[in-house]
Amino acid sequence: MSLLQVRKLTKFYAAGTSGLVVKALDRLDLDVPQGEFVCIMGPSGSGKSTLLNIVAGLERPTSGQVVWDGRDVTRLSAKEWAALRRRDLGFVFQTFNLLDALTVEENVALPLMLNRVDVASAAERVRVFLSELNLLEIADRYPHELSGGQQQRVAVARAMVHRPKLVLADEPTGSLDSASSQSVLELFMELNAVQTTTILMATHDPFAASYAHRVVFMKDGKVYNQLDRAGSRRSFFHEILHALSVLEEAVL
Ligand SMILES: Nc1ncnc2c1ncn2[C@@H]1O[C@H](COP(=O)(O)OP(=O)(O)OP(=O)(O)O)[C@@H](O)[C@H]1O
Repeated sequence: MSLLQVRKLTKFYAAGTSGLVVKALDRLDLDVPQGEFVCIMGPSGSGKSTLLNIVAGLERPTSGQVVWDGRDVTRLSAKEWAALRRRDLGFVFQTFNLLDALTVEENVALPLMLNRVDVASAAERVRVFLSELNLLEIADRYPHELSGGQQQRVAVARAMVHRPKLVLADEPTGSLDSASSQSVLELFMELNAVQTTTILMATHDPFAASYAHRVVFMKDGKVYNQLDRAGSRRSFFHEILHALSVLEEAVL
């Protein structure tokens, strides 16, 4: 069974004071099996962030359904959503969103603290996790003492330390140079394989998308096309570039 089922998801926004309505999502269907690494691509304004925000319960759909692990979560209360997010979700954003006043170790421990893991067990888990991810040597540093790539690796560690069912990543490599992007994507790939954490990542970057198992292309709030990775990452990268050029022609 799919970990995530999105059914006929529609979202309208009122555009300013003009009375105009923007259709950000248009009866979108999407299934994500447990353990899959899925990437969402599409032109600016195609609805990628809106989809992620609704899946995370940060916004309410106008209509349609979001089913998590067999449970319809579309109409949960804010309190129920907060509990679900704390336990089952991890987030990675373009701007790393680490807390400046906390060290790397403390930042990564946060999800465990929020889930009321006792201090000694949390400290042990964080140390082991940071060591596995080769981040132990920066454990005592503060975010401002790290490069962008290091900060994002820490943000990925924080998103995954509590073994959430799903990690949502919105443009996670958008602020990084290519070497740092690669190390962050390799970390995603490793944790997806080792922890079998399901990942849903929105990006404009075909290189980032080539790390996924599947790329879903959106246009005008709908799924326009999909590609499954069958061969090497390099050949997948070229397939993605081709699909993007077709999508661009459809947009122009
Ligand atoms: N809070 C909002 N109020 C009004 N319109 C919004 C709001 N959020 C998004 N939209 C509109 O909904 C549409 C989809 O936006 P969304 O941010 O989901 O697209 P996106 O594919 O993530 O774009 P980008 O790649 O530029 O981040 C756009 O037309 C956007 O202007």
